[in-house]
Amino acid sequence: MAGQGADLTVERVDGATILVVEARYHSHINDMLIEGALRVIEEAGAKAELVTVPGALEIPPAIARAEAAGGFDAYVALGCVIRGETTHYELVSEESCRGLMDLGVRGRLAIGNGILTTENEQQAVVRADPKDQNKGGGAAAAAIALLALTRRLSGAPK
Ligand SMILES: Nc1c(NC[C@H](O)[C@H](O)[C@H](O)CO)[nH]c(=O)[nH]c1=O
Ligand SMILES: CC(=O)[C@@H](O)COP(=O)(O)O
Repeated sequence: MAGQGADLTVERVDGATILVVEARYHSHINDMLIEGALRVIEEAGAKAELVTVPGALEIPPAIARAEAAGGFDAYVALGCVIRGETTHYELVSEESCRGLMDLGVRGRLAIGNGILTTENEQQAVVRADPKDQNKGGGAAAAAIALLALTRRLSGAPK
């Protein structure tokens, strides 16, 4: 179904630097997720940096390491997990999500989760396409919303 998804109206977060961590596992899907995310980050007045990891399981550890190395204002996780024949799908989708939630709640990082978990490639394309569900843009908008909230709560000028 087209037109579903997050509201992509974002507050401006001028001067922010946002790390986009993308897993190359399904590279053509990820190219679309990246396109959508970078556009939203630019529209919010922020700068993006991009790093690539092999698969969705490496995204939370990569964010943890980036934070330990000095940190970014917010993070966007982009990847795609497509169901195969074994239980691997459940492990990769649940553990990558759990890792991000851990970093977001316990680590208090502003993270947008754009890791697709789908039954097949067709579902992934519809969700990744910036002209369709644009989940990459949605994940960037979520990270920016959390960053804007952080700034507001800490009394920082907008
Ligand atoms: N099957 C998918 C994976 N699997 C790879 C893991 O994420 C990981 O890279 C590997 O287990 C080595 O630690 N990753 C995806 O992003 N998407 C998949 O569909
Ligand atoms: C994440 C996956 O499900 C996948 O690519 C692995 O497929 P399989 O379960 O057939 O090994």
